[in-house]
Amino acid sequence: MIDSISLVGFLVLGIIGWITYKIYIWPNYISPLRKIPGPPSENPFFGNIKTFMKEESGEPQLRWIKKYGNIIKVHGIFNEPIVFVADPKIIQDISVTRAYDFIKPPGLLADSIAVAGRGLIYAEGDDHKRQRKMINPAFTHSKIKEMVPRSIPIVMTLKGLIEDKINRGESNINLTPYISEATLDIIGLVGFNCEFNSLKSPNELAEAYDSLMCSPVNAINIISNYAPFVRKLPLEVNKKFRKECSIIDRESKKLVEERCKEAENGELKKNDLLSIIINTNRTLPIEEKISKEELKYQIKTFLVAGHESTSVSICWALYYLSQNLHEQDLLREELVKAFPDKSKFNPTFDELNSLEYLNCVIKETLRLASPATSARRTNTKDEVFGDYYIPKDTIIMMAISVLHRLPEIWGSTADNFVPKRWLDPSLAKNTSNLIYLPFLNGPRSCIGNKLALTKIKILLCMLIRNFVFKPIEGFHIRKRIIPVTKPDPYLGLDVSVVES
Ligand code: HEM
Repeated sequence: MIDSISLVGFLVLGIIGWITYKIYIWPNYISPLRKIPGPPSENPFFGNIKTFMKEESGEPQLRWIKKYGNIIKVHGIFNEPIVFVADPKIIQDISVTRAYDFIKPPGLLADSIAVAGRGLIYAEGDDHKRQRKMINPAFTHSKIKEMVPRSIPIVMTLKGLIEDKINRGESNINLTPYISEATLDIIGLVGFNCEFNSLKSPNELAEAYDSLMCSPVNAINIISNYAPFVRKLPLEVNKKFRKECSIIDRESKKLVEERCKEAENGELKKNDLLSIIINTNRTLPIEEKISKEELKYQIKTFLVAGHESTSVSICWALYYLSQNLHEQDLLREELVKAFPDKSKFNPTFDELNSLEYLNCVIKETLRLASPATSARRTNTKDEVFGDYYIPKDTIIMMAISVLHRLPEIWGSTADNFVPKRWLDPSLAKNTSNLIYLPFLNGPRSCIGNKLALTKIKILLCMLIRNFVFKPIEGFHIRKRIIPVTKPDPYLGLDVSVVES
């Protein structure tokens, strides 16, 4: 008879054996991925994660790909092998040719789905195709064009707030909250016909997003994706996370209810993303319609995807322009020519798109500080990448930020901010949408890219036309993933008014 002490002993030994197998024997001696070169694991429980957390966003993978080649393996939590790919042909296969064979890793999405729901960004297969087809009409050229004049009052509110600060004698300004609130207010208006007014007064939704997006990634963020029960533990960080998610859920549900009621009463306005989607939905056969729950997820998706990535892109553009004052002057010259009287700033969509240097500055910013450093996928079938066998269910990262920095593509100035490179016709020949991927490519590329670029252009245009941005002496800004690549601790710049 085995007594209970021996039973516990067997159990403990079994658990130790299983953990040893999982974090040591399997990745080092059994997994076919062991043949892929890459940095050695630094820790059996955290793999190479600490290096990712410690260094500037995108730097470790760039260094390793330069050292080991364009297909590498790094170690994640519990030493799980993760494959990084910087081979344009393989990336094309994953993102374009066979996009539906590579899904977003279900095991790594628990927190993201809690925030954004299963809207377009996390739908898969036929569900994704159905949602994308019906959401596409909301993002056409003509719809985005109409959104420009509607955004101007928000842009002018932001201008007034910065001027007030300067008039009060404060020239060292933390611009992160202002830009984040302005982009949230714009997406509220053009997305849902809703005035969040977060620039003017404290707003629960803006605070919830701010807290979710600005808190540095912590151990619970990482572990909960592998062990979802961790989110259920009675910890302060979990209570806060749940509260913020429930605010976003409640507000999104309220918006859907309001707009659906307006649609039933024939009072629906037709100029915001949600109304366009509701109107399209009403025309579809029952099997293609999206439910109210899915509509709510789209709002949450647009709020997360449409707000934070745009706001950080503007922050990085200002950062690079403050570090490269000559480029800032060149851009301002273009803007002064286009808008000689700054008190009558009211650009149209076509005027914004005709600004060549502004376009170069934005392209260069998205090259050097792509909000998404990589796009995660997992293969639903066994694959072969180059010489390596990739078994089904491997975590694969398309290394966007690495492709944007490889000297063999971008030359000796790959690491520098050089907007005028985009005026060089030979660049257009050498680069393609396989190596410059801030919005990814293929059926899962960013549906909001035109809207994003328009928002960035309006805000940047107003900011550079009206203000001069310089670095604050002794204040250092780093690139950190929190969870998109953000200026850390914040975008603090010395700001003064453009006199003429
Ligand atoms: C500079 C700003 C932006 C950048 C750099 C950006 C980048 C991206 C990237 C790289 C993806 C692909 C993610 C993946 O598949 O792993 C994506 C998807 C997506 N983005 Fe954006 N985005 C931006 C702004 C926006 C805006 C303004 C919206 C909408 C209001 C938006 C909505 C979406 C949606 C819905 C998806 C999922 C598309 C799908 O799976 O079919 N994004 N974005």
